[in-house]
This record gives sequence, structure tokens and C-alpha cells, in this order.
Amino acid sequence: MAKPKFKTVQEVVAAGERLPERYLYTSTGDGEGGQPFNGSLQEMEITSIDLSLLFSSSDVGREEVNKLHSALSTWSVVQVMNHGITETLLDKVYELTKQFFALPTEEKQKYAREIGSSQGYGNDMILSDDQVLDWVDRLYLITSPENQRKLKFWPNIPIGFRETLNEYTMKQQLVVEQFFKALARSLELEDNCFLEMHGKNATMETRFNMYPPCLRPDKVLGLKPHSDGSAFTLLIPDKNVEGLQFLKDGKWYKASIIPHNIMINVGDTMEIMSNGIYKSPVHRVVLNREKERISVATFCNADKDNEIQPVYGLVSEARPRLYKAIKISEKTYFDYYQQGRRPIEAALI
Ligand SMILES: O=C(O)CCC(=O)C(=O)O
Ligand SMILES: [Fe+2]
Repeated sequence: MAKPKFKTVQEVVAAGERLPERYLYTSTGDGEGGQPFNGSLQEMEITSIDLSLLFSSSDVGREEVNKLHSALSTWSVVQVMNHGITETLLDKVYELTKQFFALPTEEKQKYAREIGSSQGYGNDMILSDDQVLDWVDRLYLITSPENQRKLKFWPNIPIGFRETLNEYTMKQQLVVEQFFKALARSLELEDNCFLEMHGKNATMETRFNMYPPCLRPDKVLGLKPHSDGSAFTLLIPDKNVEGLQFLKDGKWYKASIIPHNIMINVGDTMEIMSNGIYKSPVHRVVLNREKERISVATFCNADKDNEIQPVYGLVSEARPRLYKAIKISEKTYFDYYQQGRRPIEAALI
């Protein structure tokens, strides 16, 4: 299989060349609120949810479910604690990611993605000549179900990467199942209703992001504004370097980080299934002049053969159906993404 010819951002930096035009936005800010990418922003308080309380039938449990509902209907993102994944494991995933990206180029290129496939190591996918490129290198792997893993893209070095990713995936699966059920509860639906539509062959896809330092954080973005195509996304953000921002009512806010909580944001699939009650937030990543930033995002993506639509219990005369039934394909997602558009537009009635 042919590998795409590309220079990763790390290679651009190592070559010490002038910042290539292809990464530059020509106007500062992006029209949305007219705020420069790296200006000082108000911090959004992301509500912390105790996962271990969500299934308790006590008053405390019901309160936690209400808290989840209110946080997701306003900000579309929460930080989850008591999720059953140890701090040691989370730190290990982060450290191994850092170590992978610190390897020599030749070593990382062994896992380079092939043309037409998103799995593997590489830079931003280039779909058109006028696309402004994201300042991020990434390793993208399908981690679940096991029979969809492509192990040739799973790094052998740093030692322990594969085992740790496997362990992290197993632990995340438990969180994902509970979170789907909690979302259903928060909307007074039967526990399995989202899980069933999401499907038995739903995937978990983990993206390891590395944003190298950038001399023009005012003109270059780590990730352009986008919403995730997933039902929801589990994120380990960098504990030390900020960069993630969310758009709300035309204004950008920087995300507050609580170390060792897992951040979970709603994705397009859940926006459709919940008939627009839980919105998929637009977010972006800005850069730092001196420091690199690492993050690990796991997308919970629906079975590609399943039609996604608003679940029965959330459509009524008072709340008419907002979205058609659609299949969410990777190709449509990236086409829209690179044009700075949201694939969910295609589902609107
Ligand atoms: O790096 C981050 O904090 C966010 C990553 C993200 O939004 C993504 O990978 O879709
Ligand atoms: Fe994202």
C-alpha cells in the first residue's frame, strides 16, 4: 500500500524552515466573536460528574443525573470523576504518547498511515489545495472491537504502548457503557435505547494528538473549529498546557481542566439521537509558543451500517423531529471537516 508523502509538523519544526503558508490563517481571529486565537479568554467551568453515583437510586444519585442533564444541555461537556480508571493508568497513557512522538522520524514512519486510510501515524489529511492545515501530528487507531484493530499501526516502541492501550481501551469500554445508560436516564428513557441504535459493531477510535510549539499561535491553529462525529468523545487533555476552547453563543471559552478527570463531550451522533437536546459543541485547539501539548481523544462511533436518528421517546408534537435518519461515514465527515463545515448539517430536516 502506498504511503502518503508528507512532512509532519514535527519535521517542519526540526527543519527550522519559515512557517509554511499552508498553516496560516490570513485574518486574525476567525470571524466568530472576532477574538484572536491566543487572546485571553474567559474560562468555562466544566461541571464535574461522579460516575459512581449516577446509578444509585438514592436522592444523591438522582441529583447527579440532574446535574449531568443540566451540564450537557448548557455546555455539552462534562468532566467525569470516579470513572474506575486509575490515575497511574491515565498518566501512563499520557507519558507513552509523549514518548512515542519523541521518537526519531524513521521509527514513527513505520506506522505511517496509508493513502485512503485514517489509521496510523501522520499529519492533517490533505483533501484540497486551499485547505489551511492543522498544526498537529497524530496517531489514529481503531481500538475496539478487537477484530477491527490493525496491529501493524500499533507502536512496538515505546515499550508497553500496546499493552497499555489495550488496558485503557478495556477500562474505557466500561465507562462508555455506563455513560450511554446515564445519558438515557437523564432523558427519562430506557437504559439501553442509545446503546441499541449505536449498535453492536460500534467502534472506539483513539487519536493521540501532539501539537508542537508554534511561533505564530496568533495565526495558526492546532485543530480548526469542528464538532466530533462520535456519539461522545472521551478526552485526556494535557494537564500542564492549555489549548482547548469551546464555542458558545458566538464566543470562545477556554476549557478548565481537572487532572485525572476524563472530559466527555457530546458528538454529532448523540445530537441526532437526542433530537437536538444534547448539542455537539464546536471546539478548537490553540497553540503555545514554547510548549508542546499532548492529548488523547477516544471517539465512540456508531456502527457504520446503522441508521442514526432521533430516538422514539424524544420526538413528539411539542418536540418535532429535527433530523433525518442518516449513516455517518468517515468520508463525509472529513469532507465537511476540511471545509470548516459540520457534517450534522446533512442530517437537518
Ligand atoms: O486536543 C484536544 O484537547 C482536543 C482534541 C480534539 O478535539 C479531537 O481530537 O477531536
Ligand atoms: Fe474534537
